[in-house]
Amino acid sequence: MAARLQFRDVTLGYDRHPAVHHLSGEIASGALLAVVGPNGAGKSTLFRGLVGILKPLAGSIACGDLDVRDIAYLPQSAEIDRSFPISVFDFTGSGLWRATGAFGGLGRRERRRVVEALAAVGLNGFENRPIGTLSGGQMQRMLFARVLLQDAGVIVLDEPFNAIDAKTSADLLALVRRWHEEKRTVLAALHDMDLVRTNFPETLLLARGAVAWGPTAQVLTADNLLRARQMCEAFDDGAAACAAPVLPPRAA
Ligand SMILES: Nc1ncnc2c1ncn2[C@@H]1O[C@H](COP(=O)(O)OP(=O)(O)OP(=O)(O)O)[C@@H](O)[C@H]1O
Repeated sequence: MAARLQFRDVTLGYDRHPAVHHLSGEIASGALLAVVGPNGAGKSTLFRGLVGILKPLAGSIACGDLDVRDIAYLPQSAEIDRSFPISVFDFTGSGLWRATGAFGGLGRRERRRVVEALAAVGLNGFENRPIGTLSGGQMQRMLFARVLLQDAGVIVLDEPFNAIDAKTSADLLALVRRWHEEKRTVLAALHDMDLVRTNFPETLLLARGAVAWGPTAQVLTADNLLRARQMCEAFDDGAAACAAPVLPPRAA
């Protein structure tokens, strides 16, 4: 399948300090890719770069003819301001902004789609609840409903199954499988290696740079996981962005 997304020696970071370092590689259209690595490995940073929230310090991310609006992004739920006074319906409906425009109202058809998306994630009857009243698992379901509505070709999920119960994980994982069957490109940052081994054919093991990238069974070896941990521990958080590659680039 054709490459859809390409990391070209990309460095991403904050205040000129790199958090993802000289990453090169490509993701084929329709891939189902897990991005794993220790805390602080750069997974969220990589996703922020991919969805255009963070501009590369060096290198680039190529998305072919994809418009950034064709990438749906599910941030870590900790990044959602739960005190913001917005209902579950309105928050979820913001997934339709590509169709309606940022300030466009929702017609009858769109309102029905929002209700259907909430039903698809098991949140019927929650429409009028303020988002601040949702449990962690309900919040996660709502974020999935918003992604569903975006109907995007590329779906980027940052720790989508974090701190949720087994039933909710199974329901949401079924959605991920469906997106994969629909030939969408799906990337997910994950910590549960069993879940990755069982459900994700490809994996990028990140430790600021790529430790390994390819078929999941070949990537998630004890040696690679140990190397990733050691690389993260050794990384200097205050390092300045540099010009020369430190790690060998690997491609999927
Ligand atoms: N907004 C920010 N400003 C400054 N530094 C940041 C910011 N966000 C992340 N970092 C730093 O960038 C590095 C990579 O963080 P990132 O959140 O991308 O890692 P992660 O792999 O997603 O970690 P986790 O598994 O803990 O979610 C960390 O050292 C972190 O402290």
